This record gives sequence, structure tokens and C-alpha cells, in this order.
Amino acid sequence: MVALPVLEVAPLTQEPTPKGPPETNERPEERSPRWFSTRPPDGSTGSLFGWRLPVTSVLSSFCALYWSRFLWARGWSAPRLPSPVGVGQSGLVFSACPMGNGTSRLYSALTKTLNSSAASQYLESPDPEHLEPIDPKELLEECRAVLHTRPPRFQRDFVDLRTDGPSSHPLIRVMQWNILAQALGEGKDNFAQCPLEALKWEERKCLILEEILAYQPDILCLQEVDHYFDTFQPLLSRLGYQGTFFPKPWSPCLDVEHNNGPDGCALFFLQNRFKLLHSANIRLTAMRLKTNQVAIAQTLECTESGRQLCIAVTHLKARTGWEQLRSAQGCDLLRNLQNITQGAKIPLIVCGDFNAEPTEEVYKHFASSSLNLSSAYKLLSADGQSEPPYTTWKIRTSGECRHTLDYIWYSKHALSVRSALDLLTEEQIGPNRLPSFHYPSDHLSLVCDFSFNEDPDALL
Ligand SMILES: NC(=O)C1=CN([C@@H]2O[C@H](COP(=O)(O)OP(=O)(O)OC[C@H]3O[C@@H](n4cnc5c(N)ncnc54)[C@H](OP(=O)(O)O)[C@@H]3O)[C@@H](O)[C@H]2O)C=CC1
Ligand SMILES: [Mg+2]
Repeated sequence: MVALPVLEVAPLTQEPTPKGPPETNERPEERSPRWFSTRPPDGSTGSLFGWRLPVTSVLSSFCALYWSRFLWARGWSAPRLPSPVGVGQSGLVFSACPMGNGTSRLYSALTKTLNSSAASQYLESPDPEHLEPIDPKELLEECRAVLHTRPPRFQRDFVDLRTDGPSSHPLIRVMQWNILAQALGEGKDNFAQCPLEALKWEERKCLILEEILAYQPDILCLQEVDHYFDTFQPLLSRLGYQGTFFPKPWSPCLDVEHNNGPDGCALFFLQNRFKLLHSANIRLTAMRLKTNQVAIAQTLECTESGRQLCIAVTHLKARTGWEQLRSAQGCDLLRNLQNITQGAKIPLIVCGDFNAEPTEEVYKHFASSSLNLSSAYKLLSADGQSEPPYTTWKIRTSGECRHTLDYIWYSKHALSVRSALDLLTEEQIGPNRLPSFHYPSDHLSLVCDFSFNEDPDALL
């Protein structure tokens, strides 16, 4: 069940003073973080975007717009299509336009384009109910065929981080990745050096899938997913994953013409490795008010060992000037995770785009939490104490942005990081930065192999 839109955090009152300079490409209402307002006593919403409107009319139009878009994004309002020709295997279909107009986008996952090449023969399915497993190797080959005009993908190596001998428990591979919402990449992010051609969804989705298939995570935590129902859910379910999607209540994607629905967090795990015990979709709050950011937290039982693991994914509020909101959202997530892990009894992994450098308060809350968390990618540094120099690197019209914002937190007593996927080098990323013809997102994927520590009763 998804919560309703976010009048509660509509920018209204003065809040914390931005620490850094405002980014010039932001809209005025986003530059000054003015949030957490209560409604004025006259029953209007106050100066929401400069208007004074009755609460009921604003509420009802937001609700109607949001729900119609949400239902439409899920395909619930869609009529069934006649069976298209050329039956394939995987359901990965390429629509004629990048995001498509309403109709072609809605149908893109179901439709077989008449002129599709032989390369996509295995990638297509006429039937949304078609659930036959896909061989990951064959899907990878198909993706590579689609990408044959693009430069080869970058080589990244796993760094061995073991400090002891081999574990008797099988490894758990976790991938964290902000994949870049298609609507934001094309419509809002203002990438200055990335040609629109490089963002074409038909090819970019293959780059994303290629990255996932190359590392084959057991657990996959994604942010900025705006193609869940038409791409990732159908394909990944046929690769053996069970998926959950929680859209942002008022996704900025919905402001983009020809969007594909709201973006949100998605969490996938391999069904042959885990059983789902508990799942929570969390609308993050700040000072008890609902915000536009979300998280998913699930408790899984490992089929091999019978041990439990809690996994969470989140995407905190972006942009400079919103540090206090991120901090409050982080505290709310930690509070929720305290409950879900039964007071830190269940080992925990938290993946996210925190939109916060390690110097920020929210990072410090996680590092000092009573959940005893440590950030896995620190282990790649020489002293094990420093985060990588960047996890996102892009050039916006407002300038170059190189930041460390993405993290994989883990219970440091209960779990060990056995290896971590190295980041792309500056040379690999290239002078035009990300995204690019080589790499589909402005954020790098983070991938770690975890094992349970031997003593299950050790302090978490
Ligand atoms: N929050 C609210 O109450 C309401 C919001 N809205 C709409 O929602 C949007 C804001 O939503 P919110 O969830 O707060 O979004 P955020 O500020 O968290 O950012 C949304 C996306 O924009 C990207 N982004 C970050 N910095 C920039 C930048 N400088 N230029 C362009 N894109 C950037 C982020 O990517 P990354 O994480 O990769 O950095 C993120 O995915 C607005 O467009 C507004 O119109 C509408 C009504 C109410
Ligand atoms: Mg983004």
C-alpha cells in the first residue's frame, strides 16, 4: 500500500540555511529548503508554489493525479493487447521512442516491434504472464548484441578483503545501485556532456541489465527505478528474483513529459537462496512528518544456513541545503530498522543513495548507531577508514559534481565483507564523466560479497 502525496512536506516555511552554494539549475522552490509546515488555520494550504488553494481541492487533485499515474504505471488500467508476432523468451522489448508516449510506453513491454532485428529474438515475449525462466548467459548475450555499436563495458575487479580463512557459509552478493531514472536522465538531471543518444532507453536498459547480469547479485538494491513493471520486474522474476517496488509519493519523474510513472526504490533477492519472512515499505518521516523519500526493509531467511538477514534499500533527499532533512530521514530509517531487526538481533545490510558525503550528519548517525553498522566500501581504502573518493561523477550545466553518496552498511559483528567490486578509475570514467555510452548511470554500482560470522551469538 502506498501512501498518498506529500502535502505535508510542501515547501512552505523557513528551514535550515543551506551550507553550500545553491545549484543554479534548481527551481526556486527547491533551492531554499522550506518544509515541515503546518497548514494555516484558514484551511488553505498556504503559499504552495505561490498559490492559495483550499486544502480539499489541492488534496483531491494531487490524489487523483497521483493514483491515476500510479495505476497507469502498473498497467492496471491497461487493456490487453492482441498477441504480437515473433514470440521470444525474455520479455525485453524495445519501444520505438525513448520513453514513449502514453500508449506505446504502456505497451512497450508487451509489444513486439515488427522490424526488430534477429539480435532481440530471445529478448521478447508476447505474454506478460509468460514466466519461463531465462538463462542469464543467453540474456547477457542478447544485451551485448543490442549494444554492439557501443564501446565495450569497463573491466572492474573484485578486491579480496578476507582477513581470515574461507567461511563455511556460502557468500551473499549484494549490489547497490542508483540506476538513474529514465525520465530524470532525459528530462531533469541536466547532464551537460552526455548526449541524449547515450540515454536511449532501448540501449541503456541493456547496459543496466548487462551490469546486473555480469555480477549476478543474490540481493539487488536499486534507486531511481522508473521501469519496474515493464522491464525489471518481468525480466528479473524470470531470472529467479523476487522483487518489491516502492515508488516515491511524488516522484519528480511525474513532472517530465512522456514519463514512465514514478521512480522509487526496488529490492530483489534470489528466491532459491532466500525465503521472505517480513517486508516493510517505509515512507520516511522527518520530525514526524511524512516526506517524499522511501525505503524498503525485508527480513530474509537464507535457505542454506537457515540464518536470518535483514536488508534495506533507501534513497534520501537530494541537493545541498537539505542536510537536516536527510539527517532526520536517516534517524527515522534507523528507528524502523531497530524494530525490524528486533533490537539488532538480526544481522542487517542497508544499501542506499544517501545523497550525503561522509562528512554529513546522516552518515555519522549510521556510523555511530546502536545497530553497530560499518560502511563496506571503506574497506577498499588503505587504512580501512576512508570512503572512496567518489561514487557518482557527472557534469551538470551547473558544473562538475564528484561525490561519495552511495553506501552499503552492514552489521560489523555479525557479517564480514569478503570482497568488494572496485570502482571505475578516473581514466575509465573519461573526461565527459557519467552517464556515457559506456556506463548507464551517473552513479556507480557497489557490489560486495558477505558472509555470516561463525558465531551466530556474537554481539551484533
Ligand atoms: N517534495 C514535495 O513535497 C513535492 C515535490 N514535488 C516535486 O518533486 C520534486 C522534488 O522531489 P524530491 O523527492 O524532493 O527530489 P530530490 O531533491 O530528492 O531529487 C530528485 C532527483 O533529482 C536528482 N538531482 C539531485 N540534484 C540535482 C540537480 N542539481 N539537478 C537535477 N537533478 C538533481 C536526484 O538524483 P540523485 O539522487 O542521483 O542525486 C534525485 O533523483 C520536484 O521536482 C517537485 O516539483 C512536487 C510536489 C511536492
Ligand atoms: Mg539521480
